Amino acid sequence: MSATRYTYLGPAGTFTEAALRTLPEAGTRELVPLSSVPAVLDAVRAGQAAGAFVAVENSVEGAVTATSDELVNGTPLMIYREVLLPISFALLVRPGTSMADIKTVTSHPVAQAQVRRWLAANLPDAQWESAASNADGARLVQEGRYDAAVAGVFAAPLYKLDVLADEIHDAESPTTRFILVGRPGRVSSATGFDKTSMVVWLPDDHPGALLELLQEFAVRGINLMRIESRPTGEGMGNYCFLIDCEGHLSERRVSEALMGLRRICPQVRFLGSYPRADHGAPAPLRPGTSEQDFADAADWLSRCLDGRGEL
Ligand SMILES: O=C(O)C(=O)C[C@]1(C(=O)O)C=C[C@@H](O)C=C1
Repeated sequence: MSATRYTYLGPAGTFTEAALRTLPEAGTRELVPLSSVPAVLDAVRAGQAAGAFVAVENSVEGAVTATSDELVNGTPLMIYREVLLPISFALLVRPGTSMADIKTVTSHPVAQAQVRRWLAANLPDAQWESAASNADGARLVQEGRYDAAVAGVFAAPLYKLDVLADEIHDAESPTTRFILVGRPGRVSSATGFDKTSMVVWLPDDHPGALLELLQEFAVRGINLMRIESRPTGEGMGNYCFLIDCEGHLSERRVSEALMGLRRICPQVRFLGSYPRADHGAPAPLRPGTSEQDFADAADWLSRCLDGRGEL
């Protein structure tokens, strides 16, 4: 395994790459572009890379479901870091193309959702086609497969394209959240401003099942930051929940909430505690959080993981 290799959704010029390059260690890593989210994560599962960097949610379109499904299924992975990147889309074309020439537009589906109104107003007759990523769309325009790509301006010089229109996104300031994922290992140290992620499978279908699950957080005063349901694939109406809450595993209230969930849920997958990206300076640790708490929680977690990465 290469301890210095990070994989990401490529090719060169994706927003994922732009976000990855904001990590302090990016300059000393071998950054390897791959063609899909499963491929990016499988490289880590197979030990071919130390980290995989993928988009997880967008402020306009919501969850990047390819990533959600990878976190829920398959060999467990752990999140070590997150990055928030403001997204700005441009319309890229081969030199000489005008708006009137554009019959086909391509982009990643998450990008299309963020420029839908602009496309309807400015290119109402153009047909949209899905690309594996926005940079891949730019590459396909360079090859002549499509007339225009929706991508970041930084992709234009890489694929010898011109920027025909800039800042074409519909919402004021779309943002995408990215995560650095690795194989389960030592939990990132607490900074005092952290987030904990997990997947929980709902207890038996009965009135109040979801409420019981949420109470494990509420009674301990833990703020939830995100809850997303995904079908388990095992019959209609069967869902699991991807949950992000405030706090770090080393805080007793967080580790107790996880233990509480483990008591009532058939399956709990711990996805990591890591520093929140929506904040500059780390706040002091919450009162009552000590090195001993951290050691206790880490010890409990490693016993529960039991080599399987599941609680
Ligand atoms: O295609 C890209 O440029 C990507 O990095 C992928 C991705 C995504 O998967 O959400 C990243 C950010 C944008 O919001 C749109 C697409």
